[in-house]
Order: sequence, then structure tokens, then C-alpha cells
Amino acid sequence: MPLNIKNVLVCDAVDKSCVELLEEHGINVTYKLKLPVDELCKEVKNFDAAIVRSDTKITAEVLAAGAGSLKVVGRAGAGVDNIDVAAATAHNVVVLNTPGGNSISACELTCILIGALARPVVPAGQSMKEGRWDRKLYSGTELYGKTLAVLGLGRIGREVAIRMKTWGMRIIGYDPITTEAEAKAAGIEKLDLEQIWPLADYITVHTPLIPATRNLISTKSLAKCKQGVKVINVARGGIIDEQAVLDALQSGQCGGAAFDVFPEEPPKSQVTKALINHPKVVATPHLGASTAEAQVRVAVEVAEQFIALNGTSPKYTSYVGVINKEALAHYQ
Ligand SMILES: O=C(O)[C@H](O)COP(=O)(O)O
Repeated sequence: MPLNIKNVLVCDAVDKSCVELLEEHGINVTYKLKLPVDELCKEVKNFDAAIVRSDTKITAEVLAAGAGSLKVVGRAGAGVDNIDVAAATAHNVVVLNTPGGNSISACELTCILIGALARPVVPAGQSMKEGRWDRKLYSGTELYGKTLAVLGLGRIGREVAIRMKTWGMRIIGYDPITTEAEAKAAGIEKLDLEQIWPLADYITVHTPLIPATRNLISTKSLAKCKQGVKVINVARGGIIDEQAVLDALQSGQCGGAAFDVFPEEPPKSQVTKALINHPKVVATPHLGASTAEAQVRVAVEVAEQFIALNGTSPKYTSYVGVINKEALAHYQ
């Protein structure tokens, strides 16, 4: 049975290609960005579907408010941790994402941040703007011959490995699911975490935030690393314990850190603020997927899946990003 999506509420800044494609297929689109939760609860009743990135939280409260009308929540991106998938399933709301649509962009930002930790381009560039010429202050280290540990060998982790290997880095990695052969194909030596800690010069995380990955990099694991190890998080806030990194930066156990994601966004806690302001930290405001190419890709992929769920075009038949098949079964 087709879902018959007629009216879509776009809650976060999604590329216009999504709207164009939906409208070409007879679906009305309304943009209401950054609604406070009470207004979102009022609005959601008037729509068959909503589209979000990571800013808008589709909580149990929002889903209860939309019960009876809301049928789909599309995530123009990968992580669905801002959507209460269990509550959505309970209300027969299909949750879908765009797997892989922004992987290359997230991967490239990771590689750029690794580079920015090796060569202090951020503070050096700032010093030039302030009129200084401090060549001695901003010396760096080569990446060539260093060891990069990739924790989480999904799409993004593997793409990072492939690129950084071409820079002459040794790539080691950990993932409980990826096989040794799959890792090898991306040039990665698959090891256990306990083997990884003392070998890594750089550690980058590419896992979802789940109980098993919360504080994966902690005071305990940092203590097992080489002195001066550098850490990068373009995945989710909370995978790297911020207080542990702050302490390790102060003791010299950690030689630098790059964060694109934070436990709370925008950050409010004193720990996160201290970390962002640390001279050895490069921080960016959740920009992993913020490229022209990725935003068109995820926008189009969401729209295509909505059209496929409506069953109105032979061109679009795949809804590969559906997370809760149980909710979809309700309509089939
Ligand atoms: O999960 C994702 O896809 C990324 O974190 C990007 O999030 P964004 O769409 O809010 O930029």
C-alpha cells in the first residue's frame, strides 16, 4: 500500500533540490526551520512527513503530537540519534536516512583535521591576520611514516584509511563487525583495541554513539597510548571523553585534538568550552556533511525515497534508508 505522502514539513536547512523533486511529484513542501518544540508539536499534526538534519530533535513528545497524521521522518544525513526510533515505530512512523550520501564529505573533513593537527595551519593563519610573522612558533610534524588508528571501519572510516595511506601513513583499525579481508582491502591492519593503543600516533573515531562506544577514548585508554597521541572526532560527541582529553592535553599525554562534534550542540558545558579554547585543539561546528555536494546528495536521496514510498514513479522504487522496517510493514 503506498504511503500517500502529500504534505512535507522541512525542519532543518535542506538543499532546495529536495523540494524541487518532491514538488515535481505532486508533494507540497513547507519550510519551518528551527521551530521550538511546542510549535513543532503543533505543526507536525498538519503533515504526512517531516525532513530533518541533526538540529531538530524528533522526540517521543513530537511523535505523540503527530500521531495519526505523521507517517514518515526523513533524515537528510546518516545519524538518526536525534530521532526517537522506538517511539516512531510505536506510532507506525517510518524513519529513513540517506546512508552514504555524506560519507565522502565527512571523510574529507577528517583528513583535513588530521592535517591541521600535524601542521598548525589554524593558529598560524590567525597569527598572520593579526599581523605577525612567527615562523618558529608554527613548526609541525610529517604524517609520512606515522600510524593512524581508525576506530570504526564503516564507509567513512574506510575512506579515511584509503586516503591517509596514500600520504604514507600506516593504518591500523578496529571494528567488531568488519572482517579482516574487508579491512585489508582498504589498506587497514585489523587489530584489537589493546594492541592499537600503544601503536597509534593519531586516533580517529568513526562509530555511532552507542553504549559500547561512549567514552571509547577515555583517561584509561589515553594512558595506554604513546605520549603525544592526537585524537580526532568527526563522528558523534561523547565517543571521546572531553574531560579526559583536556586532562591529557594539560599533562602532555595528548598532543592535539580535533573535534567537529560535541555531546551538546551548540556546546554549553564548561568542559567543552575549555577544550575548544585549548591552543592544541581545532574545533569546527559539526561541518562533516556541510558541503555543496553532500547536501545535494542527501536532499535528493530523501526525496527519492519519499516518492518511492508513494509508488508514483517507476524511476524511484528504492527506499534503502528505511531504519524501522516494522513501521513500514504497517503500510504494506
Ligand atoms: O549524521 C550525519 O549525517 C552527520 O552528522 C551530518 O549531520 P548534519 O546533516 O546535521 O550536518
